[in-house]
Amino acid sequence: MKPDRTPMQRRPRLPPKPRTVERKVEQDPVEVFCRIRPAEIPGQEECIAEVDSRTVKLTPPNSSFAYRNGSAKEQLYKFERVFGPSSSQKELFSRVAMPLVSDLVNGRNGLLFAYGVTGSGKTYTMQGTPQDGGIIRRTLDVLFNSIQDYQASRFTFRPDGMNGFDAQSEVEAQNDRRKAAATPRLRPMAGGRTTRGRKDPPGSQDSSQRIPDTSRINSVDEDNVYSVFISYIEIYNNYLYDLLEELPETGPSRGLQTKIIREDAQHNMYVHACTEVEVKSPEDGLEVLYRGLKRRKIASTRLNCESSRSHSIFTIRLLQAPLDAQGEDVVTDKSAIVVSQLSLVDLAGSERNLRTKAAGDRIKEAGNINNSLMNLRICIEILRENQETGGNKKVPYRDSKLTHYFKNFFDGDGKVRMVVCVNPRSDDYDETLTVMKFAELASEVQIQRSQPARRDLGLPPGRRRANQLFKEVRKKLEDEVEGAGVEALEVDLAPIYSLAPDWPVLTSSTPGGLEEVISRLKAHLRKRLQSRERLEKNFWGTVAAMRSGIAEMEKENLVMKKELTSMRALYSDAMGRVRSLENLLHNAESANESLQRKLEDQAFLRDECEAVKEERDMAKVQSQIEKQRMKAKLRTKLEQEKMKLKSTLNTELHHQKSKIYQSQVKALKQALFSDKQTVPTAPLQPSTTSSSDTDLTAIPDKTPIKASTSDPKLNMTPASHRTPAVVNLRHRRSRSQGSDVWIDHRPTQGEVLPTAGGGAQVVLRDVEILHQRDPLHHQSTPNRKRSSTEGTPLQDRGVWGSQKRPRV
Ligand SMILES: Nc1ncnc2c1ncn2[C@@H]1O[C@H](COP(=O)(O)OP(=O)(O)OP(=O)(O)O)[C@@H](O)[C@H]1O
Repeated sequence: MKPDRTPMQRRPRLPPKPRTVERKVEQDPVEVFCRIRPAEIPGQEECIAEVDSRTVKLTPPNSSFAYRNGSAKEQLYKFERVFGPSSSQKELFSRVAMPLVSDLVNGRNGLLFAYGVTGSGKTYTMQGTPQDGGIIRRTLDVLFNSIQDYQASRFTFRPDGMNGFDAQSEVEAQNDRRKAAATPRLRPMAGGRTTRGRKDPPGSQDSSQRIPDTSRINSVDEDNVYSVFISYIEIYNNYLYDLLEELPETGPSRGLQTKIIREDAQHNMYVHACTEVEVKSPEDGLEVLYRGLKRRKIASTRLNCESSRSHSIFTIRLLQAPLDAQGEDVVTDKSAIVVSQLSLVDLAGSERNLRTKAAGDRIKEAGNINNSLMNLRICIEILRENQETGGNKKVPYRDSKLTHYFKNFFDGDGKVRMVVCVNPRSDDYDETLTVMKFAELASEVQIQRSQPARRDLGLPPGRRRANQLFKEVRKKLEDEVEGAGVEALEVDLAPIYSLAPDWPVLTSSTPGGLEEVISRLKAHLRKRLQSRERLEKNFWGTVAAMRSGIAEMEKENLVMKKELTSMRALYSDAMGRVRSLENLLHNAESANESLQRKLEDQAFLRDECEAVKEERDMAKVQSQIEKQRMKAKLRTKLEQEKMKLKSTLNTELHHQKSKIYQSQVKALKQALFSDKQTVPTAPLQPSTTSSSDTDLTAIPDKTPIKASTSDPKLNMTPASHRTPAVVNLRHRRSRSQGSDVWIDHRPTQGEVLPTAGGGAQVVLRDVEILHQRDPLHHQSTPNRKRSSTEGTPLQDRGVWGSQKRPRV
């Protein structure tokens, strides 16, 4: 059976490429503002004065270092704007931060630092009080005032964990909301590290005293939806902490974990795994701020009872995505989302340990604070130098967390502003001078500004409003006309034409009389005529555009038709090829199948052969074992037979010998008793000795044989009393046992016998020669030497053999 084939997919027509707005590179200087805080003690000696709205004058006091080393002179410093001691929070916000909020709403990034000596009013400027909010509070107010009516529902946007966001449909967002409501809340307020003894930030308990900022940004795109996400980070001793990190409700608190900076796909720096809280109102935002503030590291120093010991970064990220063509749902295409951010940074104050009388942790903190501020200064300096000289010196952003995190801003990804806070008291002069120099330096740095990359999706403007109007009308119809069948009505976003407002109601009693009526009617009519002309023009313009559009479409249609015909031809061609390929495939598959079968058969045969071979090998081994066993058995049997034969022979030999011995003894006795003078010529006795391998037993008769009673040398002892002579070629003589008679040995070769092992055995005969003296003739010469020819051999004494065996 042929496999099912997926029908050829029709290529959908590609949507027209989105027209992206050209990115225009602009340059902005780092805008530096100065804020002089009011004197702490009225009438105190001051070293700084506001000359005009852009200039301050620094006068070295007598106590200053510069005064003492003779370099003291009055100096003027220029700023974008100087805010004197009497300037309000609102004033500062409107001039400094409002443009950044506007940029934020328009999709641009912004960074605002508060920089200055400890106790100079940075935190005050950034946060302010509930009654007189600082930059953060007012930013939240203005932002929500501006986007309030266009907010996306919660969970429409979700952080993707890599510094980006995903947009989801209303149904998905609803599901997430339900899940979030069912999830038990973690411990957001408690912080393991710094909350002990920390009092609640002002306004966190009682929001009734809060005076919100009522300003708003008017350039909000009504056809977008917006969402606000907040993160709050602290850089303490050059470590990053997430002040909004949620800690487990139960169990021991492990405190805040240090975070790391990462780079996203667009090379933007971000804090990895940092909490971003979605907020829907300024109150939500403030709650998040308070939550972070409770964890922020502060301490009481000699110069500030609530001195910030860390740099804090409050970041607002605004997400905007367009509504679809119906003005109803958000476009969930990730690339249509525009993310802009505004980071509000309250830097820790630079300070000298000598003045603050710091000790222990405070010294370490101060060291880290000063180091990171110094690195910020170095980076700014190198940036300026590069810009001035056109050089490319490496900017050491990575040397501190602060500059590393804001690298993108300095590299040209948003506007950078700085508020330099100064305390006019003369004690601060030396440090204020350093701050002023840094401010001057920073204001000379130019930062490239990029435009937000918005995608033009070609959607009609005003669709949200139209959708709202449509819904209102439909509701009205539903309420007023029964059975109007409005459910099926769909919003039509075609433009609504109108000649002018309704005719004015004019009567003859109108003040001014008939002339006035006529002139007003004329004016209205003129307006209508103008409108008509405009509409007509518009209409004909539209008609012309439509016609040219239709003509274009016709052309396109023709081209498409041609393309379709050629595509059809290509398609049928391709189908033909597909069919032939299918045939080939089918053939190949059947060939493959038969080969497979053959292969299986062969494999089966091979297995069988292997089994047979195995059996044979087994049998062979078995027979070999059997053979060896038989061999061993036969050898044993042979040995047994040999032994048996030997013992039989021995017995027989013994029997024969005793017989001979008996008869000889008998004959000898007879001879002795019959004739005492007769010397026996026959051998006196049979040899009772034997070679060691014949193992002949001794003759049991132990009666000594006496050749002559008078000559003891003639006395003969039975062979059994002698040790069997060893056939040893080295010993040619041996002494006869029990007598003083020497016997000579002469080995001679005997027979060659076949051995049981298949070899041959040479039998050597040992001839013993006994020399005797005639006792009658030799009595006078007892010491005469024996000659080799004397005497006769008594008998063969034994055999010595060698055996050759073939190797197995
Ligand atoms: N412009 C101002 N108007 C009124 N009070 C101010 C102003 N600036 C600062 N203060 C007050 O001065 C005190 C110290 O200010 P603040 O804590 O803001 O200083 P800081 O620069 O943040 O110090 P540190 O660097 O040590 O944190 C606070 O009590 C604050 O209310």
